[in-house]
Amino acid sequence: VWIVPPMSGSLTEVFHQEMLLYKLKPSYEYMDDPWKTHIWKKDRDRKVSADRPKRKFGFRELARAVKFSAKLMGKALARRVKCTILYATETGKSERFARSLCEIFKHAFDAKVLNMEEYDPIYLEHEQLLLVVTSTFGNGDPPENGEAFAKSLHEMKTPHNTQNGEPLSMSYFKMSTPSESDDKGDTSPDTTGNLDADDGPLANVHYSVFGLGSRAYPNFCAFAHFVDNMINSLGGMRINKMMEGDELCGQEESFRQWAEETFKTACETFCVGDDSSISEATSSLSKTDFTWSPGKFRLTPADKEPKITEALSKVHNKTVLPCKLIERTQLQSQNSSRQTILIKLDTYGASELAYVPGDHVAIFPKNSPDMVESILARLHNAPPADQIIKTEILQEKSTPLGSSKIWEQVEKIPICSLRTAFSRYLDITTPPSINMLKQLASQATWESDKDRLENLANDIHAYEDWKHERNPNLVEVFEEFPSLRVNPTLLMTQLPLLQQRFYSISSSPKAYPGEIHATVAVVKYNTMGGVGPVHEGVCSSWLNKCDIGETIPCVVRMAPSFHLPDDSTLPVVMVGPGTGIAPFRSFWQQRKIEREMLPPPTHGEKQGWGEMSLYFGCRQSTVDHIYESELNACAKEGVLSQVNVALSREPGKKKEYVQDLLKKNSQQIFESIMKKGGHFFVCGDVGMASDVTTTLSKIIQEHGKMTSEQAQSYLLKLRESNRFHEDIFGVTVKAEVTDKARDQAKKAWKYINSTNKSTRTDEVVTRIPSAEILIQNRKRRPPSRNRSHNVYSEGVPLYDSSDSLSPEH
Ligand SMILES: Cc1cc2nc3c(=O)[nH]c(=O)nc-3n(C[C@H](O)[C@H](O)[C@H](O)COP(=O)(O)O)c2cc1C
Repeated sequence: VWIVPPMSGSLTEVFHQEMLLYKLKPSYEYMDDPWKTHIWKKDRDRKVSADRPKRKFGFRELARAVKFSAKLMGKALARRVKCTILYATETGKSERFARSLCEIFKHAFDAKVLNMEEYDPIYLEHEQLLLVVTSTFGNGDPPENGEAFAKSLHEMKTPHNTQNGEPLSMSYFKMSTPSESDDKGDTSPDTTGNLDADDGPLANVHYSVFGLGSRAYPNFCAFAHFVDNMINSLGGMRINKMMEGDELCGQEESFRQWAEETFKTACETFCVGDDSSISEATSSLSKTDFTWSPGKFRLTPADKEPKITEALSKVHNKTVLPCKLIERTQLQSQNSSRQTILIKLDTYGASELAYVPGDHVAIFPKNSPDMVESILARLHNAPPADQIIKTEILQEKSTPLGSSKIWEQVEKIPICSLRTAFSRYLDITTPPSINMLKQLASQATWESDKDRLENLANDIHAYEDWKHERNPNLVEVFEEFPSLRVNPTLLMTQLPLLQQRFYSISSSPKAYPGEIHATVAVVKYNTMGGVGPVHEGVCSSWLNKCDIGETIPCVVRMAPSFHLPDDSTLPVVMVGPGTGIAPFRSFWQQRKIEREMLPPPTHGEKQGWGEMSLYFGCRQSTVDHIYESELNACAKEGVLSQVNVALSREPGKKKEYVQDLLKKNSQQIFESIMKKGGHFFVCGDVGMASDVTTTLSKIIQEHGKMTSEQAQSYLLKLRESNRFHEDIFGVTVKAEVTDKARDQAKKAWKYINSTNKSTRTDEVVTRIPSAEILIQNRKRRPPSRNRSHNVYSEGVPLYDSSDSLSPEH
């Protein structure tokens, strides 16, 4: 090639550069559009003369080609292996995980996600690939929407052992769940499956289970283990070992790991997908459809917003009804450093809010207005805070004729103002997730803020430590990173939903028709082991401050395993320190009104009302002995045969806890429960419940002349026959226990990571004891103020009321 200056070629110097053109073969070439050049079979034999004009393709031909390829695609998709993903959740995390899992599996399978409640177990036998993602609640129980599925599995396993429509004892979850993973320390994927797979109704089902839970609970991931064991014993073939995700440490990371492994093994098992599709699929874990990016979401003005209860019903997929706050009473003395309130709600006679003593009420709270204001102040390019808006997503819709982009409403957030969204629908108090931090990094204008946010988001250990130490809410994150100015659509679409808080109902429907009472401890604590900023419980502080007459959105949740026995001649022992007394108020009110209205019961040879004895615990008789006058009146009338109060900080008296009183009255308890076939109820935090169970086991050993193993199996039988009832609150144990549990969780998680990824860790890993052992082994420290607090978690401390339940009464 000669390069000649453009002007005066003869006067100026001439430059030239030789160039060579190589054409390397084989090579990829652009192809002519096939619909323009393709010759249909029938035309092939015809001689196409060179001078014949090129055939033009009209709409008919194009449509034919599109139809043909759509049919081919349809056939290919129909041949895909079906994959059913079932989830059960209480606060929504398992559902989120299940949906991300579906995004991965869609790359090679015909995957769909279903809530366990919507799934008909009749189809189980016909599943090819079944994946289960579930949390555990209560004390080793399934989430509410997993209960029916659990029963179906149990019935499949032991068809003759169901109790004619009677609720089955939930204890079988615990019994069938020897937390194997803790014992073996073996975390490698189990692809061996079930060796007895040939016999069993689920012999053709390949499956794997992921459990969400918290190591701070004795029955860690018990329900997930139950599902895993049940499917396995019904013949199911495990394609990957069940994995646990601990909310105290690395839950998301564990899920990612399990999801990747499970996808790989599933592809191998069914001979689908290749390496590139596997890596493409797993990378979709971090960018699901609803991940935020600028321009993907928008806020548009809207006319009318739905009522809060209607919107909440839609968002949470349950019927949320309005109640009215009619009364609030402070139950502790004015000198107390803590507050417990009794709230009375008017249900407007709604039949959906009918309940039985022992049931729970779920309250949908409102965030603190000050926090909402601070968040609104940090939004960038936001519409006015009170303007009604609709949140929309730009969705790519593919049709047989191609794809097009349209704006669709994001169903997660109802039409409302930004202020309402942050007050009523979005969770602004739970520490942001790793993904959220990544996205927030893009909104920081200072490099230093951006770098730190990215570092936190990329270093899982630094993130976990930061989250655990500060438990930061969104406002504190904004304070820590002052340059953050956030696009409102990022928060609207990425923040988790504000969840309901459950309280044990404290009234009898017979004594107070049309009313629901709840006993609520007002949660307030300092983060960072007592030296950080004050955090308040969302629901309890709202209930403590809102006006009388305010609408409180509610749902009643049945707790069939915590109901009084049908046979009222049987003795009942109730143990409930602090706000653990809540459900027992509904019991004594019910008994009082029944005694007034009904003749004394008879059951076989037994006659008369069974004894009801209460074990209550608090700090000081003059400070936090809640419901004292009501209890005294009931004792006087004979409604309660005994009221035993343990005082842990009474001046001039030895510390006493409910367990000590149980020991003192051990002979009597043995008579009531073992001899007379009575029922034992415990309500309170997990640490106390665990101590009480140990005490009861010792009483059985001592008075029943049994070995420790015999006493344990007797306790199991009590649970089985629905005579040992527990209503366990969210983790509220002292910081020391939570810290210990978390340290163990951290070790477990590091260990799992190290074995799976074959990386060396310098940390000496000890075998992980279960939380129960941790709790049993803990040494009581001298009481320290402000140290008890709710569990740190990405999830919510569901029971706001738990603060006062620490064993430090
Ligand atoms: C009241 C309450 C009880 C709980 N009980 C248990 C339990 O017994 N075992 C366990 O492993 N986790 C327990 N957890 C922890 C939850 O399983 C954990 O928060 C999980 O991440 C929630 O997932 P979800 O949003 O899908 O329901 C409990 C949490 C709360 C608030």
